[in-house]
Amino acid sequence: MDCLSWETIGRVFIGFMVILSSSYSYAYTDPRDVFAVNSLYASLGYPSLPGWVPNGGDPCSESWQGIECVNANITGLILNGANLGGVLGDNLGFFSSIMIINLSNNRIGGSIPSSLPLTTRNLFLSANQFVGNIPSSLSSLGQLTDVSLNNNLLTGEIPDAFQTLPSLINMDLSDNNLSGQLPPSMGSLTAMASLHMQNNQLTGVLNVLQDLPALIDLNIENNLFSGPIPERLLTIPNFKKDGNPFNTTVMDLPPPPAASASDLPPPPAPSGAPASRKAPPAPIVSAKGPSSPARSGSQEAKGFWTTKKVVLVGVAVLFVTIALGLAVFMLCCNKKRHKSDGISKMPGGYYKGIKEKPVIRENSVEQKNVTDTVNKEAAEHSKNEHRINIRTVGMSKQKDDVETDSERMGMISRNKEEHEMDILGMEKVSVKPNVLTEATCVPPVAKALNLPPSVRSFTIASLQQYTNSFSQENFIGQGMLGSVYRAELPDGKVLAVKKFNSQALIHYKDDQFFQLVSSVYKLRHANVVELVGYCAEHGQRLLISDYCSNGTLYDALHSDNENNKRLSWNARVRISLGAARALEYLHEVCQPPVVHRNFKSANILLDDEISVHVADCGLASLLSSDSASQLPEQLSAKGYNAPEFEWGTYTYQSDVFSFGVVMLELLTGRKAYDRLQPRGEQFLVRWAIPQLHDFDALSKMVDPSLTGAYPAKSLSRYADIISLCVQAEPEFRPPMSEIVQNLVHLIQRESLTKKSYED
Ligand SMILES: Nc1ncnc2c1ncn2[C@@H]1O[C@H](COP(=O)(O)OP(=O)(O)OP(=O)(O)O)[C@@H](O)[C@H]1O
Repeated sequence: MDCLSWETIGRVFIGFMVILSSSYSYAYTDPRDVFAVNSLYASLGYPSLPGWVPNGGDPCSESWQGIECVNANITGLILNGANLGGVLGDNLGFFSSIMIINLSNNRIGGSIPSSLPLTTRNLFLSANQFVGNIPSSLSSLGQLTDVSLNNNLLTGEIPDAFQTLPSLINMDLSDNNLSGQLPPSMGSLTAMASLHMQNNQLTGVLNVLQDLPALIDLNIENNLFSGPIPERLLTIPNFKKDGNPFNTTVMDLPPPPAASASDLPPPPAPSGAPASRKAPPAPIVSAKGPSSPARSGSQEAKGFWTTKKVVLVGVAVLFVTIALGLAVFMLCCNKKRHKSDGISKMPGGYYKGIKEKPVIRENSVEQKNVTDTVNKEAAEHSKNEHRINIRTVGMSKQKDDVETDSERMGMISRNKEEHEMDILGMEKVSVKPNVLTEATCVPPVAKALNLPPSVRSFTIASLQQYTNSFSQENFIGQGMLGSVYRAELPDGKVLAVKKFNSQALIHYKDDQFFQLVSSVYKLRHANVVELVGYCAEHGQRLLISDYCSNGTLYDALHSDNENNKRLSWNARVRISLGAARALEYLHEVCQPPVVHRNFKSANILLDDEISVHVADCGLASLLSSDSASQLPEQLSAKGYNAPEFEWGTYTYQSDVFSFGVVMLELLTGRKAYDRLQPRGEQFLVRWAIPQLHDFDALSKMVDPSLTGAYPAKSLSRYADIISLCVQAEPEFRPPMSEIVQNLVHLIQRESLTKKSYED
């Protein structure tokens, strides 16, 4: 038995003795927790914390500052920004039930202990003075969803500890001195949505990240990663990669038409400079060598200048691209005005060649990232602390310095692009709107960002005309992100225009907005609302979609008009199937998969034939807690959220839960949350679940407006599907493809053709 084991046994023994002795004190708080918190207090050097005592005590009944309890167990330790020093000590592992540890923004030093509580879900240790390695014992925290270790002094390699962390959604390791390659087990982080590793010394390639299905926010800036960049990573909506010596790109621009590297003077090479899009041919190119970007020969000096040339050529390519794009755009607009067919052809190979995104500019402002989003409506005791913690990301001086450099680079191109947008915007205002219905003339910035050629760019002027100046008569509804208007084009086509409110996209720069447009535009399915185009002009952002003439399922079920009566049992089952197919497409067909995050009856639109079109697909990243707060109930997702949402977790299975709630709405005709109902019945799912398996109770739950016109077997099978979807444990909920199959079988098996159940 090695000495580590003896040490462990010793600690367990001491803990056991302490637990035994404290069990005689009749304290309410679990003795293991008292022991752990006493030990921590000693390790931190007995700082002044209201309520805390050095020995014993009863943290749960005495309300120690920063201690959260459920009954007799400590579930949270929230002491961020409390000016704590000292170290964490070795007894954190004695906490029996703790879920949230938030000690960010302190001065705690020493190493991160290897003994961490196995029940931890949120571990926030950012902005401290931790040294040494990230402990590999992280692997034992099987319930971990969020971890932030950024802004510390951590060194060594990231441990290969992620195989056993399937629930990990957000991880921030930025602003440390981590080195080495990414460990293979990172490839198992299937729930990972946001990963920040910027400002470290990490090396190697990014291949382990390429198959993470949920990843929508990746920052690896200012490391030593080398190329090629896996193609899949380039589709991540928020991918920041500047300041790495990527020596190869997967997708290249056509060779620059002018200016060879040797003709140009060596440019300054700021740290964090944007990654070059294509290196000019070098005499000897190492295809794989991670630390030899475009290096020729063995002469260091020559390699140095060559690197500078690569950067310079990259910048030159960017400007040439913008200039060419501008020229093409002008040509395009000119043709549009003068040719009767109104459609001008883009020079064939030019845009086709641009597959890689151009330089993504640094955004030093904290983004509306998924971490904010997934923590929406998190348990009240952790909500604010969590957000505060996330807002500390990247606040170190060092990072600011780096960003200032790259920002300077970025601002040059940004100002130029904005200027162009302004000019183009002014010019486009004068274009007659009916031309826009026939032709697409995408601004160069959007084009360079690889927007599909068929996506339409609308001007504010044209949209004003189509919506009668966004008049009240054309106003359809208000959502969390903005207002929706009906727009009628000169050819009679009707579209829906979503005008984002100023806060919804406040952190989105143009390129990020275009990236969003591009990813939403690619969602094409019979049951998904199709994006037609966008407008990004004069600081306004709008999305233009197909119009669904029959309102929302929410209105059909819950408004007082006649629609409710129109929804027969058959129609309800068909609507369920259409909505299920939409989610099946998003979850299981789209690559990368798309989580809806806001699935509810108000986002299920119906057309003339009562076919389903699910709205707001691909907009999950915009749903911040800020924009979602203080909304009337019918606008928020209250009543639809899965239990895990309380802990800041949101996955595909959470969409499945929300889908089950919508099915319940269809079955009962009740709202997902209705404060006018008696207590105990306000949350539909809580009220309904216990009754789903009792046929008598089930029959009483059915929407009275159906007046009994439903087949009993169909009802009971429908209830069985609901039961599967609304299970508390996310992993027990079936995938959407299984639900689709179940609904198809239900329709096939039951005599749905019976006249009495038809609409
Ligand atoms: N494509 C569309 N066709 C017809 N009506 C639409 C369309 N898109 C939205 N609407 C209407 O506009 C309203 C507002 O839509 P919006 O998506 O902004 O908010 P919401 O779905 O009600 O709430 P949330 O912001 O939570 O998604 C909807 O309730 C719906 O009535």
